[in-house]
Amino acid sequence: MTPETHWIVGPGALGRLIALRLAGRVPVRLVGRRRLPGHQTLITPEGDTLARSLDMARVEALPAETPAVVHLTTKAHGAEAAHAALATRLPEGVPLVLWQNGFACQPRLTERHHGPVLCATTTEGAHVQADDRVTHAGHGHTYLGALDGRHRELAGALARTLTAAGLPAETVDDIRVRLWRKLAVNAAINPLVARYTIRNGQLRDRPFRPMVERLITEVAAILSAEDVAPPDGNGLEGWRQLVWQVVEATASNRASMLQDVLAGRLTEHEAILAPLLAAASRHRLPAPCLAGHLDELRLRAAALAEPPAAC
Ligand SMILES: NC(=O)C1=CN([C@@H]2O[C@H](COP(=O)(O)OP(=O)(O)OC[C@H]3O[C@@H](n4cnc5c(N)ncnc54)[C@H](OP(=O)(O)O)[C@@H]3O)[C@@H](O)[C@H]2O)C=CC1
Ligand SMILES: CC(C)(CO)C(=O)C(=O)O
Repeated sequence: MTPETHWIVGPGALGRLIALRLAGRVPVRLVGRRRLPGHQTLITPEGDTLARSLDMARVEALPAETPAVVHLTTKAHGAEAAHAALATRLPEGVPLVLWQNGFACQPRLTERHHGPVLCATTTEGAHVQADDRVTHAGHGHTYLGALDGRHRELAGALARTLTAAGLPAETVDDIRVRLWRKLAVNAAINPLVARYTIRNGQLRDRPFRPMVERLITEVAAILSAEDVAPPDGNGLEGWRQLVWQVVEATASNRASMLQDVLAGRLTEHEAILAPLLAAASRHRLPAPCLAGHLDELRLRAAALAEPPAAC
């Protein structure tokens, strides 16, 4: 039993990337809801192979060990259930790091968790190849901070650990703004590419370009009412600049929501679109395009949840 162990709960693409990068520098335990091979391999963006044996555990059979920190790396829609399954087993005060996209579980778990909560937003890219193999598709950068502005020392120590492990990270005082900015970009890109089964770069062309512009207009008005500014420029123009920069930089990507649709998985629409629509409703702002996408993705999610018809 070691007090420094990082538990990584949610052994998918991002979870295994973090686990494999951290392993060897700090003790790591990968926690999932099903059994995975302990011997795991990471293919790096440079094409190298990093193989490690990891300590594993299942959520329902956790070891008698107090982790130094718990990284929650499930999809956004799985985060609260995963946290609930762990919470009674964790002593008070264990730090929690939320790696989810969107802005849904972060405020709720910050309130609910009995210990410090940090949020992370990252541009690292990873995808699962097999139960024992994950690809680190592209290097990125991670921002860490607490929604309530506390726990700076903890965030600093964690950022140093991640950076030393090859995942460059820094602490920020405005993680809420950073999460909303990523959400804004995801809201303008992901529902469209998922609906039309296109790569990000195709959004630059007709008929998609005006659709993106309409989404950016809705998002910009909502975020201005929420006092969330784009990183450069002002208001609508700043948001347009940000979204089109990301489209350009990720032109050949299949966005995460499209990958989820193609794989028949639930998308993160509730974490990305629902917070925007809740804010639109608070500020009495129209958001018909965002609402249309959310309705459509909810219908798809409901169909996925239905048991297959008996034949
Ligand atoms: N992948 C990436 O490059 C990036 C991802 N993100 C964000 O990180 C989050 C995770 O994404 P990603 O890794 O791609 O997703 P994955 O679907 O690859 O991984 C999610 C993992 O969580 C596990 N899980 C689900 N519920 C539980 C539970 N109750 N207890 C334990 N484990 C559970 C799943 O296990 P099972 O196999 O049993 O379903 C799966 O292994 C998302 O919010 C995503 O938006 C952000 C930036 C980059
Ligand atoms: C920025 C974008 C849209 C890049 O593909 C992304 O974060 C995603 O795929 O979810």
